[in-house]
Amino acid sequence: MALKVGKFTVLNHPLIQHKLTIIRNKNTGTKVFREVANEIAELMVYEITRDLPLEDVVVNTPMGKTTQKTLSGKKLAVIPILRAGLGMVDGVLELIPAAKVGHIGMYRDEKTLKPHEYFVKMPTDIDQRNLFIVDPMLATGGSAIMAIDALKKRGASNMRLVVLVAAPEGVRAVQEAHPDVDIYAAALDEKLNEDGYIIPGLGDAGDRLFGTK
Ligand SMILES: O=c1ccn([C@@H]2O[C@H](COP(=O)(O)O)[C@@H](O)[C@H]2O)c(=O)[nH]1
Ligand SMILES: O=P(O)(O)OP(=O)(O)O
Ligand SMILES: [Mg+2]
Repeated sequence: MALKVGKFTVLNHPLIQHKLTIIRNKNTGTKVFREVANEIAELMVYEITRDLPLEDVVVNTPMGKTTQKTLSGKKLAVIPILRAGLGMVDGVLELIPAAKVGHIGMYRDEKTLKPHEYFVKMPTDIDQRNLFIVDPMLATGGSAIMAIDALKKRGASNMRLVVLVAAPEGVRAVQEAHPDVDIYAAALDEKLNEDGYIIPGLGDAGDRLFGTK
């Protein structure tokens, strides 16, 4: 019997590639980095939500009555992995303003590269929502795996992971740990270095977003 492996999709729309190149550049400052990271997140969510269910609704135009389509009220939520994931939230909310937002705070131990969870605050009905977990970087995959564990523990069952830059190591690790979770990235990079940073990547996304370091 074949084992299900989560889908991994690179969303390589020309605008996404162009904007990603801007934030990879080490000379791009905090202000532009923030703006463009959110723009990429917005474009990615536009692509990913093509399968949102629609239903018929009757609407009165100035010319008369017509039956048209509307979103079928699917409940959505965006879940940033702090801090860096915060840099994608506004972009997602630009397109899905009614989405709830749940936060998972996590930092990576610089030596072991293991994630440490320090904060979780979720909407109460997380188990009924379709979730977009956002983090700019999927490196070893440890943070994403722990975040998905935390969400499943709270009853969530329908989630997608949306990252800007993925490393092959992280994609494999998430697919192995959570084969039910599809992953979307703006780019699949070459590898991780010995410090767990993605090569060529864009550096530490949290530091670049918030001007720390
Ligand atoms: O090049 C990188 C690699 C990682 N990060 C930060 O680490 C986590 C993800 O790392 P995992 O090893 O996948 O747990 C991510 O949240 C980033 O904040 C980075 O910024 N740049
Ligand atoms: O994963 P980290 O340690 O880089 O955390 P942050 O997103 O706060 O920079
Ligand atoms: Mg960081």
